[in-house]
Amino acid sequence: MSTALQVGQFQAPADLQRSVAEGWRVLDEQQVAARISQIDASLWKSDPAIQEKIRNRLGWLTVVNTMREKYDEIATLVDAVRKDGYKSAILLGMGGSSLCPEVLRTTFGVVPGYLELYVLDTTDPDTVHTVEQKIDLRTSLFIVASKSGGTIETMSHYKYFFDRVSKEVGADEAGKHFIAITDPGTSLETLGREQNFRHVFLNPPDIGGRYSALSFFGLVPGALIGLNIPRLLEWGEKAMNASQKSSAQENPGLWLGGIMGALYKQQRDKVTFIISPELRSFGYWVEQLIAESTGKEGRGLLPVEGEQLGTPDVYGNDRIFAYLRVDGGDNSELDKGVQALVDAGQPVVRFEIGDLYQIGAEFFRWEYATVVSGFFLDINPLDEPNVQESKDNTKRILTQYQQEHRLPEPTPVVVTNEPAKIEIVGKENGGKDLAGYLHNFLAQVRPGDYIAIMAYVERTESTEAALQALRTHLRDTYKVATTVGYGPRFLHSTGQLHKGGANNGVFIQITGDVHQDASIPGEIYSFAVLKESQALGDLYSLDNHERRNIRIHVSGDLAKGLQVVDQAI
Ligand SMILES: O=P(O)(O)OC[C@H]1O[C@H](O)[C@H](O)[C@@H](O)[C@@H]1O
Repeated sequence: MSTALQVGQFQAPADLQRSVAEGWRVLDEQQVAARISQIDASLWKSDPAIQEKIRNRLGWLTVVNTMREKYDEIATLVDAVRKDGYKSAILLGMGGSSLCPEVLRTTFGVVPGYLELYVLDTTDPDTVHTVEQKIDLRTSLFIVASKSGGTIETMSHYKYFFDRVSKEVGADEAGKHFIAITDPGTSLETLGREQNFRHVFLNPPDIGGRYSALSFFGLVPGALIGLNIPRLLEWGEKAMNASQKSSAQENPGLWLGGIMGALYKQQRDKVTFIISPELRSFGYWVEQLIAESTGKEGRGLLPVEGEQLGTPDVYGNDRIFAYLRVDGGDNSELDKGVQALVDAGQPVVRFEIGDLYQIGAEFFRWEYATVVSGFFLDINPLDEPNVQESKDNTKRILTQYQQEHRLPEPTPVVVTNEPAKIEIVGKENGGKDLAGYLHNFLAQVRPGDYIAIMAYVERTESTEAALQALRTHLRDTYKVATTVGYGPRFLHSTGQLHKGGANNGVFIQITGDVHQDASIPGEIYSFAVLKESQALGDLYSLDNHERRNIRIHVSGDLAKGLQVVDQAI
């Protein structure tokens, strides 16, 4: 545990090595590390009003220290709920308020005697029911996690489960089953006090969601599943200490940010993650971090996570690869694949992870590298200016629904009934059947583009397998990067880049049937209506930004329908 956090290993052809060396030189010359430590917002923007906002978003640089002091507050809660016989924790939150907890749960599992953790970050009603079926409300603790305190998905989940718990244990007792994590002064803080929540954690307000892993947002759920929080923070501290060094060769985040930024300038704007299975879900979190931080002003780095490693011929010249290699596991296939990429002249950064708790340092490393890359991209990596657009569209659709009691129904351009009912919504392109239409739509894909699959469906094993097969097929056919996001979760992640980044995305929205809807107490709309409003709202946003997009609606068996789509390509 005493060793310092290392920079990684960078392998690339000589010309790219030279670009990166020049990037590191600029970082040195501009004293970027020292200026980050001094919270010098002029690194990113010259407008004083924007600088003020940036200064109020860098609290994560020292949050490790703050959290060490607050550790008792977390430990007290965990002891109390264990003593009271609680068995499950259900995290209600989106984006930066949910992804780190999900990564921690997936990576570490649950220590015996601690609480099982479920992360609910979708408005898909079938998923809400699935989670509800897995838990016993009487021994469940709900974590309402929202920095702003007003996120529609999170508050809808809260309304749903507060009602359920009240019916189960009585309205007076319900508050004991809830805690909140939020900023001071939000409506959620007020609600938590009014409803007698068991506890309200007030997070330092100068930390944005995607930079909040090492704050209450990540640590409270982590502690509930039994993680050794001091050990996680110790790793975070190593990365924080290393970030004080001025030279890229000694400062792991600066080193990495220099590579990402310099290679962006060489048209390598897609950071493709290759991760050992033990740490595989880290991609969920880092995807939001990179996409929301850099995807704006017509620029951006596309994080590509969860894409199957391919042979060199399926990749273009638009990527860099990041290999997170966990020592001790079987990495032989990944090692071989990565070596083939290096041999083919692809740039690869590689990190050795000897201890899974090093994830505490990885959160910091990637946060730091992301803001450094923002310096090269000349953007503000601490805001998310285009996320609001889809939210506004959703709101408009919901208002219309409240007045007319029905949702807009886009007219399909293609309908197929055999062997599955599939409808496509999009612009006429001359294609008359599924295969013809998809062929013409995908004929627009150019080198350097990416294809984003955005699925507003329940995430099940069979759906996941079908989406992955579709994605791999698309990548191998069109030789472009692919992403898969579940809606509305990705709206709080890659959604920013889709609309704010370069116009190099080709978007495929997938929708399916809802099996069992769920009402939201106090609202006229249900979860199914909310989800559909979000899906439509996002399509309108993509249209407004003139992004190439279609919707594919599959009726009936989703996995089977996706196979039919796959075969049509
Ligand atoms: O934590 P909350 O305020 O509920 O926000 C949750 C998420 O919502 C927004 O969409 C932002 O774009 C994300 O960065 C944020 O993490």
